[in-house]
Amino acid sequence: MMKSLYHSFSLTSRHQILLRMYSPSARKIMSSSSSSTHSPIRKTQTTSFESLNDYDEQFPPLTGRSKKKKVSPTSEVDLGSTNPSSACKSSQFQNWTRGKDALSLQTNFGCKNRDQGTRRRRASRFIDEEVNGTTFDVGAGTAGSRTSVVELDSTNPSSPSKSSQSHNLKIRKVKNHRNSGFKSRDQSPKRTQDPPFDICSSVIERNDTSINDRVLADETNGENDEVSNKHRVLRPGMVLLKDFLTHDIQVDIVKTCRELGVKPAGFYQPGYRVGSKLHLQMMCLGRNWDPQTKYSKNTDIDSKAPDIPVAFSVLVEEAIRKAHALIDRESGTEDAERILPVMSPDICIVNFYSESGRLGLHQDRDESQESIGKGLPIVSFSIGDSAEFLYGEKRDVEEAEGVILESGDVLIFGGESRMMFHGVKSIIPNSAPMSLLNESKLRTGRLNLTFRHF
Ligand SMILES: O=C(O)CCC(=O)C(=O)O
Ligand SMILES: [Fe+2]
Repeated sequence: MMKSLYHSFSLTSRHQILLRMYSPSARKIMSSSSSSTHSPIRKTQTTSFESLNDYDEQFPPLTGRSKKKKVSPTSEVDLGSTNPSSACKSSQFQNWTRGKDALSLQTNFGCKNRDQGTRRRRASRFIDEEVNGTTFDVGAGTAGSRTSVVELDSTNPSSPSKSSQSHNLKIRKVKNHRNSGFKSRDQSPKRTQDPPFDICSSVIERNDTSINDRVLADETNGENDEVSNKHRVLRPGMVLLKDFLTHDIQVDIVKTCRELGVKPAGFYQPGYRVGSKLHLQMMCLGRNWDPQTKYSKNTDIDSKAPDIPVAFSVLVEEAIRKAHALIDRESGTEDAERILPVMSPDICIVNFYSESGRLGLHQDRDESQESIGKGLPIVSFSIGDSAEFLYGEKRDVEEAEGVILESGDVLIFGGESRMMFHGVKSIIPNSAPMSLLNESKLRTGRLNLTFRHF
């Protein structure tokens, strides 16, 4: 899907002060990041666990209310400026992270406190993330076993909470492991989570009407010919279709993703061999992708991703047609396909963000050169809680534009916007339509599907 910049993101001064306080080794990162420029594409660096990975978020977690940033359409959203004095209450954690190993420990494993949705958790997460700028939360997770790396991190809210005693034991284990200089040939971060993450909170029945029926019915009922005034061209090649996915279709998408997602090839928390994990759960359709191996691990029959459901592809093509109608209407020409090429998806990356989920600014640039060269669009469906989505020319949060993606929205970016930096700064709690949650049983959080053509 995407590679992005490793060292070229900018640390805020607050990040830098905290980094300096907590880890001598962090200074290396600070100096390299402050001297770097925002050139569009840089070589990836994966050898050092001190380096920052693709998708590491540049955003402080959402706790404070001091800084506002313009977002469109009209809503103003807190961009998560935080109060350091409200930071981590866990002395246990601080003891473990104040030492000189702090940064390496944190980048090597993460624990997440899964008492969802509480202010306390958000406050305690502040220092954790400020320390290394990547990912680290205190709390319990599922101890992974399929790979040789001891995995303590899980964004699986269903993971049971463990006592602080057991955190300590696990942390020691990882510390020893790291200090032993152990190196495994297979440190694939994939599938350390067993069983797969369930995006729904209880088992759901499928309706009589399948998503195929609904999509076809919508296609033939004529209402798709109109271009809603809510839809917007955000930049050349970038279109936001508000409310494009009806309630029923959203429910069906959730159910379909849930069914696929609890199977062995389903949702897991992706990450790097050495380093941080993404703050989301992910499943691939059509073709596998992960942040470490990109699209390269697709030969193994066991790891074959499920096919993209036909109804999903129909929706994508319909969304692009709608975007064309909007572009033509706004430009007064019939040039839309040149500005936003048509695309038939063969990959879908499904992300589930819990309330604390996020995704750093990145480019989607692991698809083929041909696909990227033609500007074949990324088509993104949002379902569940709203997201504060940032986008811009550079991997720079300060300069990025923001837009709120709500349940049912479809965002398309192709043509000259194809290589735009983008990311999810935060999930807006309790913003999902209640009817969707009731009917689909989707967990608190946001489901996102990004369709691409390899
Ligand atoms: O969740 C989103 O809106 C964006 C996801 C994304 O950028 C990706 O999966 O590459
Ligand atoms: Fe992306």
